[in-house]
Amino acid sequence: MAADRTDTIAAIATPPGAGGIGVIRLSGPEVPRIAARLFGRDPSPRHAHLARFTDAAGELIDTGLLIHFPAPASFTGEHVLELQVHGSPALLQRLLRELHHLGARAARAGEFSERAFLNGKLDLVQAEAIADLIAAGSEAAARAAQRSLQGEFSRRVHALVEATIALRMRIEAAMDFSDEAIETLAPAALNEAVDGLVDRLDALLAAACQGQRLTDGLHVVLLGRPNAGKSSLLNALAADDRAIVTARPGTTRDLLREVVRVDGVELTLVDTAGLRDSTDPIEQEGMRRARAEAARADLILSVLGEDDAPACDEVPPGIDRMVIHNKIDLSGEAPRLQRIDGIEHLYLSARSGTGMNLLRERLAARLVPAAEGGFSARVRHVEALQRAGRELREARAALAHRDAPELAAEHLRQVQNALGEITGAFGAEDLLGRIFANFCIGK
Ligand SMILES: Nc1nc2c(c(=O)[nH]1)N(C=O)[C@@H](CNc1ccc(C(=O)N[C@@H](CCC(=O)O)C(=O)O)cc1)CN2
Ligand SMILES: Nc1nc2c(ncn2[C@@H]2O[C@H](COP(=O)(O)OP(=O)(O)OP(=O)(O)O)[C@@H](O)[C@H]2O)c(=O)[nH]1
Ligand SMILES: [Mg+2]
Repeated sequence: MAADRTDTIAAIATPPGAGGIGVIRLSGPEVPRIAARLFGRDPSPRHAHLARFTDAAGELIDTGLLIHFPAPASFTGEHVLELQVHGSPALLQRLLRELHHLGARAARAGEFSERAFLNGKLDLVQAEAIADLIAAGSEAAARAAQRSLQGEFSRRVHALVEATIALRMRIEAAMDFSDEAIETLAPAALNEAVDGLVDRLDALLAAACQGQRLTDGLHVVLLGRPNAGKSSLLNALAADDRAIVTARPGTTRDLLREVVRVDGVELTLVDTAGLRDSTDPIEQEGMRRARAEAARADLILSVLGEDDAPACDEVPPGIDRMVIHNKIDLSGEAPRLQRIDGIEHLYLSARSGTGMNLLRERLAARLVPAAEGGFSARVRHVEALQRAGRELREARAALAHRDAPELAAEHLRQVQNALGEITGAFGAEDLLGRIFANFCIGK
């Protein structure tokens, strides 16, 4: 991978399709030569020049702007060239072909960001934040990605790495006085320091989980008895007639996923088959899928019809839930929110729409408080933080036994490695390959 960095890469940076302007970006050592060929002389650094782009035969392809960002003061840290022309896909392809003749090769997905990372312009979290910013499905997600891009998340990871190193140094210093190790460790102060670190790591993990949900969208599963009104609720939230609704219990069999945006946050809503005793194999399979989906939900909406009893037993433990008392139009009750044992109960009608705004507000509230000052994160980050947390607890246990300071130090080294993987300070090349391959071309 690193060997490729002597190549000069080129790609269309603007989205596919026609647009007012289309941008082609190049990066690599051949850029000064290519720029001089295109422009007829050396362009001034970081200056927008009007240029005539012609093919090998001298025929005009387009008149556009050319900007050279000399290395290392560029997005990638290499020589970068931007060509801004009319946004015609055919024209852009023709210009790109010309650039290939001049010695640039087609960039792979994420290769510009990858080079920016390899040249130390960005860490891995920031590079991923660029992709998340581009893909953000809501303003809240875009804000969170921007905060990660600005280094909010990375700074907190670094602070934990520093604290872990400091702790390890104290333990290792004590170990050097091998015989007196146990005395020198001053257990009370050390345990306090480890406890403090555990708290900080847990806080960062919680923030990263929120960030990951905001990035990926909250995964919300509708669960309940047949006829409770799950499909009606999905249709009401999607403001679209997506799911089949009938008066016959057992209408929904398959899972139906719908991405809906509620107050600026994105949710993936999943409608499921109603749960009941049934011998119908199709319905049984539907219920199996419903339960499997519920087991990996961020939030379950337990939907109750007119006289359904709350089916708490159907909700997998450890998963957030909200209880929806549907069909209040039949009983004439007022729409309202009630907290019972810390669980939100909402009274509404999917059919008439009363109380639906309250539901939207409560759904958005699940994400928005964390979004204030929150940052974007990915499953990869959450997993690394969880691993760091496990190693840190192992270190604490080793210290508690007071007979294994070198074991504690080793666990702390693993904490450091797990944290280092997040920002890319520590890690394998195949990890990089996997991360950048999911970017779009031109980024
Ligand atoms: N036309 C265009 N717009 C764009 C980009 C781009 O590449 N081209 N970007 C691409 O993602 C983003 C802007 N990101 C950029 C980040 C750094 C540098 C840059 O030249 N950095 C130098 C100089 C810094 C300075 O002068 O303050 C450096 O880091 O050394 C340029 C763009 C969004 N808009
Ligand atoms: N009066 C009233 N009827 C509703 C309301 N919501 C749903 N219904 C009716 O209840 C029946 C069942 O609604 P569905 O949305 O299909 O229920 P479901 O939970 O998806 O049912 P299954 O797919 O069978 O599990 C339909 O006749 C709906 O019109 C409501 O708020 N008020
Ligand atoms: Mg249904």
